[in-house]
Amino acid sequence: MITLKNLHVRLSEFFLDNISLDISEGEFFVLMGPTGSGKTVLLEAIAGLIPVTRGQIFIQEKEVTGLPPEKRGIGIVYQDQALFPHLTVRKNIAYGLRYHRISGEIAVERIDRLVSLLNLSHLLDRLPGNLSGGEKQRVALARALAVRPEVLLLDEPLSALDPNFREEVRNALKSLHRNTGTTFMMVTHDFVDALSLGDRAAVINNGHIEQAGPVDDIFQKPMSAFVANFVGMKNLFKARFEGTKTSLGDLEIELGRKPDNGQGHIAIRPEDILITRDAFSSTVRNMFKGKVAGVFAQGFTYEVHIRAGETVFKSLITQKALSELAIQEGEAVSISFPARAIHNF
Ligand SMILES: Nc1ncnc2c1ncn2[C@@H]1O[C@H](COP(=O)(O)OP(=O)(O)OP(=O)(O)O)[C@@H](O)[C@H]1O
Repeated sequence: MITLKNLHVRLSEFFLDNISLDISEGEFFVLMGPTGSGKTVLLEAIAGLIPVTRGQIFIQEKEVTGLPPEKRGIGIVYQDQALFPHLTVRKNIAYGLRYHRISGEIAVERIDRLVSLLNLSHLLDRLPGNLSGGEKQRVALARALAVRPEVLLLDEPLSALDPNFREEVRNALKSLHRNTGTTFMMVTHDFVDALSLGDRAAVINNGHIEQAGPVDDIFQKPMSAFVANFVGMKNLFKARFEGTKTSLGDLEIELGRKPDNGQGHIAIRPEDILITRDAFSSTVRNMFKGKVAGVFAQGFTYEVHIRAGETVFKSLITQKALSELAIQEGEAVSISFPARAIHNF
């Protein structure tokens, strides 16, 4: 549906480098990456708002690389809604239809369907100025979809919303995607958005794609240290593999499988590392004695650093677990993690 072949974009100092992607019809594709990595540039190159230096863009097997934005069959929604302030909600939604010469019954039917999908009927005669952030964003989605684009590009559509409205618009996106069959490509920083909405995703790093695949694979089977770190695997160590084992200093770690490569990295999510006061015997877990090196509050959870041998492990625990363990810096504890929580690449 969207095919990018060896796409290069140059913007003074910044390059998008050899981007190739295949996004299927009706897919919800998520684009992630650190700030400044090129997510918006890629979206705008697909939309035709930024020229490409090399490579090709296809939409529905038709090459659109040289076409102006309005001829590409693409809608785009940004984080800041940008509704027309002097037009009612109804007129905002209908805005693009006149340009596409769609009027009469067809126009009314289309608008009614979107209004009902997005639950906007009570807002139709209001002006954007007195709508909530979530309502404005739902109107922006209806406006973008009224012209029936083949592809809807979304640039962080939830990031400017306060948490109450995020859920509302996230649900609206889910229902729109399910009910319209439109292909969605969304930039987001938020892992909850990616995991709850995305079918597949790509992680972009400094203008190139580090990994693309099913969203669960990106989070569970990162293929590089960059992606592991990006998706929050805070325990990331260089490793040399010997059979099914690897060593971190004087700690011997059992992976439960034999890696294909002789050396690489291991990564463990902090939530997979269990802290206990005392060691217990377990045949299925790696268990090490260590000392608490620091306790850091992170909203409702705590990151606890434990030094075992020469290695500092990071574990994420709830406030309840922390108060039950009653641990403080310098105290002796044990940590453990199952072989299946260790990712190697
Ligand atoms: N018109 C432009 N001219 C020159 N450089 C630009 C232009 N637009 C963007 N850039 C640069 O391209 C790089 C990528 O920007 P982009 O907005 O795509 O990042 P992003 O991944 O979307 O980041 P964020 O998550 O912060 O929105 C940045 O270094 C930015 O400064």
